[in-house]
Amino acid sequence: MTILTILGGGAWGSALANLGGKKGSRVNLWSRSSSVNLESVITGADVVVSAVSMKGVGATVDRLLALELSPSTIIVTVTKGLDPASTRTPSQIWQNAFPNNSIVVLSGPNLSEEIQQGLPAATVAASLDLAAAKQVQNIYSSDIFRVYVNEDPLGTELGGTLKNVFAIAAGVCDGLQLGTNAKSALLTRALPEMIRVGVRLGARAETFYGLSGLGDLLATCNSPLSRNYRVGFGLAKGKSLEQILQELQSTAEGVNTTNVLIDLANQRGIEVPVSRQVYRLLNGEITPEQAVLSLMERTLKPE
Ligand SMILES: NC(=O)C1=CN([C@@H]2O[C@H](COP(=O)(O)OP(=O)(O)OC[C@H]3O[C@@H](n4cnc5c(N)ncnc54)[C@H](O)[C@@H]3O)[C@@H](O)[C@H]2O)C=CC1
Ligand SMILES: O=C(CO)COP(=O)(O)O
Repeated sequence: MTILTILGGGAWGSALANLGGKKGSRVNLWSRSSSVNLESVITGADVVVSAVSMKGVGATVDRLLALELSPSTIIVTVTKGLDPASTRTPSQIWQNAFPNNSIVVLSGPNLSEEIQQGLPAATVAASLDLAAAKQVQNIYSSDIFRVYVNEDPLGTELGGTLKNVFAIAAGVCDGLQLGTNAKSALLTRALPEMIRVGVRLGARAETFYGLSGLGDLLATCNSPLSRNYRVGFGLAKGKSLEQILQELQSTAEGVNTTNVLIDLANQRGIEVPVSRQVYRLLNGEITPEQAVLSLMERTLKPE
């Protein structure tokens, strides 16, 4: 029997524990506030899933480094964020800390509340070690969760991470009631922006047309279940960012991701017009209405 240890008992960690149990794995769920001893659930684990938010990745990596993690244990990361200090992705951080372990990224259009209700969903397990990705595919595939594999972990991870920036923009769009034409234009222009960033960082363009890119963009930008969407919606309704985050009581990774993305774009000269307006809005430099106007009045160009 597969032993599956989930680190992080938040919304997604809990859903992944249930999905793993449904398929017959022996599941351990650990979180920093639980009484479960970390060493006891790491020892002998076939797969360790990191489901902590970006701000917890460094501390979780350090905790595991202090223990004896077998090199045969597959590490799965599901965090959708970027490290502010290094601009690295979670899978890059995990791989750097555990160079002898296979790292798998699990990412797709997976709103945890729908999954907890047993609604059908699909996702991607991506790794440079295809055998490890296939193992994760087998562990998680069920009649409500269909798992595909690919060999572009970075592209798979960046799709899930970058779409949060556009989910904030989509929430603004809906909060201002700008209509279906505007929303379609926003999502369509978001995709090449994600690809531009992803390719510059070493990902494959085609990955962004799949579940972890376009798929997650559509899910998150169209659902009030998305916390990032709710950030944008709240800003459009005149709430302050502080008030929105206080009301959410949960993780909206897009806020930190936008700041890190703009740092990256500035360092590398990547054109990110939509993300830049989200950045200015989040940092109180412009109003939602001014953000829309800035995008409409950009220099005219071919598509
Ligand atoms: N909820 C969802 O629908 C999905 C979430 N994700 C991603 O999964 C990650 C976690 O999201 P949620 O579970 O929804 O967030 P959450 O806010 O419900 O839970 C966050 C988790 O991170 C842990 N954490 C935070 N700081 C920590 C630290 N310093 N040390 C150890 N643990 C720490 C918390 O204890 C908690 O278990 C995020 O990166 C999110 O983007 C990915 C797919 C779906
Ligand atoms: O990543 C998600 C769905 O795939 C969850 O979106 P939020 O983090 O915006 O709630």
